[in-house]
Amino acid sequence: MENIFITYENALSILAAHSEDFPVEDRKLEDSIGGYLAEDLIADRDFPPFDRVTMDGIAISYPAFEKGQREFAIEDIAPAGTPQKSLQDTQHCIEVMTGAIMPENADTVVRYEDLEINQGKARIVPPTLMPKQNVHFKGIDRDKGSIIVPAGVQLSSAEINIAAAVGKASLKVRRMPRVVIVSTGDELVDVHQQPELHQIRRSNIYGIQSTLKTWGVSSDLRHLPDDRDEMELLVSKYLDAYDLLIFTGGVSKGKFDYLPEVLESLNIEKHFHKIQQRPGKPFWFGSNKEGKKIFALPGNPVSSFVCVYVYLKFWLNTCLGVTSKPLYVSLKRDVNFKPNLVYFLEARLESQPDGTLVADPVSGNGSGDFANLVNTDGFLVLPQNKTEFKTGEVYLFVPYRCYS
Ligand SMILES: Nc1nc2c(c(=O)[nH]1)N[C@H]1C(S)=C(S)[C@@H](COP(=O)(O)OP(=O)(O)OC[C@H]3O[C@@H](n4cnc5c(N)ncnc54)[C@H](O)[C@@H]3O)O[C@H]1N2
Ligand code: MOO
Ligand SMILES: [Mg+2]
Repeated sequence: MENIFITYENALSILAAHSEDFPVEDRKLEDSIGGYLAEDLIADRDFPPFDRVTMDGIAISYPAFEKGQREFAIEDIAPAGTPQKSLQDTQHCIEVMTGAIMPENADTVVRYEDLEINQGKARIVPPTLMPKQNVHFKGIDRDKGSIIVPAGVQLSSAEINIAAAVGKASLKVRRMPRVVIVSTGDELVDVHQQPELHQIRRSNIYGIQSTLKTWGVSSDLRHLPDDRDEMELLVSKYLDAYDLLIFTGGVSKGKFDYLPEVLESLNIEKHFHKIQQRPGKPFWFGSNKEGKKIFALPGNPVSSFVCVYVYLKFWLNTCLGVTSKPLYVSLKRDVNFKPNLVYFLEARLESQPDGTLVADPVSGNGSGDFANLVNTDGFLVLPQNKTEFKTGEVYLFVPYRCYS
């Protein structure tokens, strides 16, 4: 049957059913930030690999201090980067530098600030010391052989540090799909052009491209006119060159909204068209036998924005085996929404003194009002089959901005 509107939950399960494993490739460590790890990062040594001195000063044997000794003859010096020294006489000390291996027979480090050094002897000033102070003990953070970063994680600088520490000059990461983002519509001109009164600049695709970039996905930009034959010709070329095709516009009821029929004429199977939601209702999703995926998003800027954050992100996460951490917030004011649709409501986050995060709805002027996105931090997901949403009730929030 044509034009069955499916639910939000159904749309997600259809997308999950059409997820795929992205191939694995090697990437230089320096170029890996933002990539999705396809191997475990395993500690090749203990973390830290030896008892590491954490303050510049002297290393002593604590029992000597405990028995009342305060003055220690300096036997030797242990700079960082030299093999382990050994304290020959436990009544003596060795000068040690931060990053050096703790000398054998010593267990406690006293910093220079707590010493008076004269003629080869170090006098400890404070009356008490913590036994084993200022030592970062071998293996205390992680054991050799343990998984420090599991496969599937998106690499941030924290994971890059670990990779370098365990000697990975290159990393196995997921190769993201080759993506093209295509605007459609004869009213659109490019960013550098001066639009006539009846024209607008094709802004959507830049917003989508930049969003994907933050998710580690690069993409090319293209444009289709509202001409059925031309569309068919160009889309068939995109199908050869790309794995994931994202379109904006041309999927609704207009006389020139050719995209769904063009896609189907190119043997792309429609998995759904239209979701019981606002905005973003006319979203069309399909794939072909070669596994190419097509996200044909509604042209209204807020609609395409919502569909990218809600559905495209979900599909990518499913392909990558990533479970996103849901963010729940409470509603700052009452909202009424009569249509029996999921309502993605733009909202601004506010942190309350009691520690809760509240979302203040800023509805704007519908799905064409993308200026409103500038004043908001994300979307509330207000469920279907409910019309009154009360202050203090808690709902899922899809952020498109880091809240700070
Ligand atoms: N008779 C009906 N008309 C419409 C319906 C409907 O159910 N029945 N649905 C409305 C809804 S909801 C949406 S959303 C839009 C979606 O329409 P299309 O996907 O066909 O998109 P277009 O008609 O091509 O464009 C819509 C709107 O967005 C502007 N646009 C398009 N691309 C861009 C771009 N790259 N950058 C900026 N702005 C863009 C375009 O100029 C239009 O103003 O259909 C409703 N109509
Ligand atoms: O789905 Mo449309 O996005 O409501 O304007
Ligand atoms: Mg249209």
